[in-house]
Amino acid sequence: MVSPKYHRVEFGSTLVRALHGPTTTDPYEEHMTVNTQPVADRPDPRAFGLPVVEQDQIPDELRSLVAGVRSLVEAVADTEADPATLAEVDETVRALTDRIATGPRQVGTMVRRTMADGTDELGTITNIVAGPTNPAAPPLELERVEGGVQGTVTLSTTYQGPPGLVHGGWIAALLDQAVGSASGVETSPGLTAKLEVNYRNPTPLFTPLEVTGKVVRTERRKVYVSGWIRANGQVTAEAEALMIRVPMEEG
Ligand SMILES: CCCCCCCC(=O)SCCNC(=O)CCNC(=O)[C@H](O)C(C)(C)COP(=O)(O)OP(=O)(O)OC[C@H]1O[C@@H](n2cnc3c(N)ncnc32)[C@H](O)[C@@H]1OP(=O)(O)O
Repeated sequence: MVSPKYHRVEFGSTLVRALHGPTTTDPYEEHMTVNTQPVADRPDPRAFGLPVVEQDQIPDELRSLVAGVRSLVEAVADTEADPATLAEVDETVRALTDRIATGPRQVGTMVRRTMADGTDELGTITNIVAGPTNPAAPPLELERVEGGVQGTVTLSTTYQGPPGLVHGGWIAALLDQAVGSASGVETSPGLTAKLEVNYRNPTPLFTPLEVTGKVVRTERRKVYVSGWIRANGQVTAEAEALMIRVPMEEG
């Protein structure tokens, strides 16, 4: 049986081990361009104590509730209702919270999502950008395109920074997700070591944003990835990222 050894990855080691199982090919080959590694070749995170939820195991009722709560958050952020109504709604929301609070899921619970082209991707189920059970996630759903991933998302005022514009930190978050996902599906999963964002033009709210990440080149464990966001056909932000695939050796 393969007994993976991991070196110098102490942060979130259990999660990291689950995400980056032993490889059946050499992922560190010099001068390689892209080394696609099917998720099926990676160990099941369950072997490391992390639950994996298949995307179709998420009840429709939970998906609907997540969307409803997202709408509630938007309504709360923008409400100008009178104090009596606010107090009434507050009480109702607290009662509902008590009713559904079954305790936090295990930290690191993963969800396996299948992209339109059949590519499987593992991510945390509450990922702040893409997590399907996280009402605070837009969510950004990425699909495989040549060399990486792409998706479209529209953000409301709860992502506002300057008037009418997306907060710069959230722009970086969208790009981080795109470059991380691109690196993961094109090579093997890793962590962001460096993310440089250029804010070229204002990124508008209430406008479909096309978010793209594409692998440029790889060098041993280093994966250089470009990302960009387009609104109305215009690039609003660009990123250059360095992803580091988690080191691993079989022993
Ligand atoms: C579907 C899921 C999508 C998820 C998308 C979201 C992605 C994220 O948000 S990840 C979270 C944010 N990032 C983090 O928390 C990472 C924190 N940093 C770390 O854990 C470590 O620094 C880590 C893992 C990146 C690298 O550490 P380690 O594995 O020890 O790498 P190390 O052996 O030092 O370096 C490997 C190579 O990378 C280079 N390198 C490492 N860090 C950097 C850096 N910041 N800048 C430039 N080069 C670097 C090294 O020089 C070395 O290069 P070479 O192979 O040429 O010698």
